[in-house]
Amino acid sequence: MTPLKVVPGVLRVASVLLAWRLDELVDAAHLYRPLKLLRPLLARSRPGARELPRGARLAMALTELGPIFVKAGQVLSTRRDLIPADIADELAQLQDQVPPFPGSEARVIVENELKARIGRLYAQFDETPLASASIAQVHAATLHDGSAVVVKVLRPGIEQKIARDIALMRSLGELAQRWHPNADKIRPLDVVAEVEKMLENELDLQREGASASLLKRNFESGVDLYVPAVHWDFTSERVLTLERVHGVSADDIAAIDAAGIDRKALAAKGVRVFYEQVFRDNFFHADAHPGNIWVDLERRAEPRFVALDFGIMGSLPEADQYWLAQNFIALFERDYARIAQLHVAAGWMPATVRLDELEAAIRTVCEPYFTRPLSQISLAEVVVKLFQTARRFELTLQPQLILLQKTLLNIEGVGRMLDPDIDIWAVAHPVLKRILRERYSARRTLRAVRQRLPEWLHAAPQLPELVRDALRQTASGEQRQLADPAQLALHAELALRRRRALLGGLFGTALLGCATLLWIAGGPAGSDWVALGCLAVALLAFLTSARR
Ligand SMILES: Nc1ncnc2c1ncn2[C@@H]1O[C@H](COP(=O)(O)OP(=O)(O)OP(=O)(O)O)[C@@H](O)[C@H]1O
Repeated sequence: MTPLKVVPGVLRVASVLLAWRLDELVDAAHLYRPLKLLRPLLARSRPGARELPRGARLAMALTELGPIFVKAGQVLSTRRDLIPADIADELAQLQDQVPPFPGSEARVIVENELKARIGRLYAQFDETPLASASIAQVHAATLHDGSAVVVKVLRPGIEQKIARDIALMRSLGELAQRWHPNADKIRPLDVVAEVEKMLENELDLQREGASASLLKRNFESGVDLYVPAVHWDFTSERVLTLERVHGVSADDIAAIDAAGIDRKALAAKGVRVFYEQVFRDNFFHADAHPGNIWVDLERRAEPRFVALDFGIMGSLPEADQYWLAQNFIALFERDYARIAQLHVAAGWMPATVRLDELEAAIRTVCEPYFTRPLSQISLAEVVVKLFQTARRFELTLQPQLILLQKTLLNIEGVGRMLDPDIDIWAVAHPVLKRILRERYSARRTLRAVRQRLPEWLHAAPQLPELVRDALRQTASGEQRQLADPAQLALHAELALRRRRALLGGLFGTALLGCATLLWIAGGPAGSDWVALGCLAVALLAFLTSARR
């Protein structure tokens, strides 16, 4: 957007902020200060603004600015490592407040997208929406085979609206980045990029359908978590047809009690389902507020959750997932030294960080929590504090970790609502240990080795050439860099050791391959012992080369 084009938008935002008495925000960005001169021209402050706390005033201002700003507020509410808790709490309550669009328009969009008349697609299509939000609205329908479904339809013109508001937000972000005294900490442009990414994902309903399908496969039995099926023949980028499910919002305690469901068991199940999504499947629902997590009232004896809205899903890079799980275990065991080591080993912190200082900082954050009864400890709160500490040590938080932190807060919130006495630690610790035991078991590792074996065998004949080329490159690079004879001698010695270490490693790998082959293929009596022998020599070779 050209600078001139954004002026009206910037003025509108500034005047709404001023009307909600958010002068401190306007002050903070020096450039806006002259805009305070506008105050006499503005209508007076919004009624009641003075009495509201600052978080509530900001939430009201964002609501007035429109749904895309509301989304931005929701994203900001998850950055508890950046913004004060009182503001985060208020922003987390933000809800879309947009009127529904006419059902006849929804019908036209469906017909255009699915290239057929509505009557051919559905036996019945209810033009009165079931629910309406800022990006899409949901209509009830019935397929010709009699299945009850819901049809989610994107709002008309939503893409353009989002593009316009995001451009405005980016301009505001650039101003804030330049002028806000805490710009380095808050990194407003990163927040805008995060909002943009989130909206981009929510704009593709085909992607949402694919996420629902994957989650359904991960919880195939549907005993603990039920996920509606996707009707792919009636789905496109702008229309999603899902099996219609029934239940009540997870915070509808009265209805859950009236159905005679054991809330304690349900709460523990919720925590378990969350850990399974994060650490077993590495694919988790990242918008798990009670409105999107329903409880199936039909299942009294074996209560289960029903998931809705798959627009925001999270998954961690595999290595982060492993490190995070280890961090959680260390946290459960109050092993702060290990948490500090894990942060460095995971590459989340520079290796130059002083481990003792990091350990002390982590202890300072966590120890006060352990003076409370276990049932009152919030794991989510501890994680938020840990992230805040980590920022002091220059940890750059990956967006996926932020999603995880948000989900943790949501799940804990739902858990505590269902069972105020829930001891999150007692429930979570054994679940996490079991998942990790299964995930990193010898059998799973062997299965992974077996899967990759053909790939390794295929590459094996090229190995000698690759090693020779690598060694040549290292040697010639070093020779070019060194002129001093003493240094040259030292490097020759180092190169020799490195070469021996590499050869040791190769020898070990070859023996490991033989052992695996013997193990998998089986063979004459005694071949198990030969495999074991190969394994022992391979380990010896690895150890020797590691020492070198
Ligand atoms: N499969 C379904 N079966 C029954 N009702 C559904 C189903 N999917 C969605 N709904 C209804 O539509 C509402 C909105 O759905 P969903 O959350 O997917 O839309 P959304 O546009 O992402 O809304 P929001 O942004 O408010 O979460 C749900 O709260 C629920 O009432």
